[in-house]
Amino acid sequence: MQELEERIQSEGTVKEGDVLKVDAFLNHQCDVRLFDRMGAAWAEHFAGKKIDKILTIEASGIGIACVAAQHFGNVPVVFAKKAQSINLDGDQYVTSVYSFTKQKEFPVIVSKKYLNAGEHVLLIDDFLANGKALHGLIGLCREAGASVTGIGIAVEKGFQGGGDALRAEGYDVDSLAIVDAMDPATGEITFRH
Ligand SMILES: O=P(O)(O)OC[C@H]1O[C@H](OP(=O)(O)OP(=O)(O)O)[C@H](O)[C@@H]1O
Ligand SMILES: O=c1[nH]c(=O)c2nc[nH]c2[nH]1
Repeated sequence: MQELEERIQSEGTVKEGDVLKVDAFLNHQCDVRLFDRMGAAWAEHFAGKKIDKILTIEASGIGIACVAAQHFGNVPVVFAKKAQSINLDGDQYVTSVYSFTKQKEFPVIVSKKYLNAGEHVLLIDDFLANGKALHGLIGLCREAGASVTGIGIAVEKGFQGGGDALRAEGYDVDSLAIVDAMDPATGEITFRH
């Protein structure tokens, strides 16, 4: 998606530790009109596919998934929670995911009420790096007996391999921008086309 690549080039910064900082528009301050056009791009890619529900993960996927849902007939958006809460009751699907930016393991929890056998699920997230978050969500879907129709990602860091591993497993991963290389010394960012 050319617009997303341009925003990354103009407003993104490259940090040590393979971190791309795009919090001016994607995952701290949110450009809702950009999110809307990202949703339209995923809707075009997944056109004709049955999608009952969108599943994402706290925190940064939530806003993007909610805006994107408007392009998928306003299907419900469920987000996996990364902490137990007194507001989480009943049976839960639980796994554990290592958070890339927080550098620690979190429980990842979805109430059994909101993920059901036979549902066709679209996974959406802001970033795909090593694939830990997505493998967690895929595991929850598998446990529930739901099927993963596809995966929509805003920014994939291709050089970290998580996206290509998922494609090799047969998942339809639609990343709107794939960064193939980035250099913290020069700030140079190279996209895959
Ligand atoms: O492919 P991976 O290696 O799993 O990296 C991608 C994940 O990392 C970020 O989550 P993180 O917990 O770092 O931050 P967040 O709470 O802002 O979503 C991002 O939102 C993805 O969920
Ligand atoms: O803001 C972010 N920048 C990143 O490089 C990244 N990788 C995973 N999750 C991420 N979030």
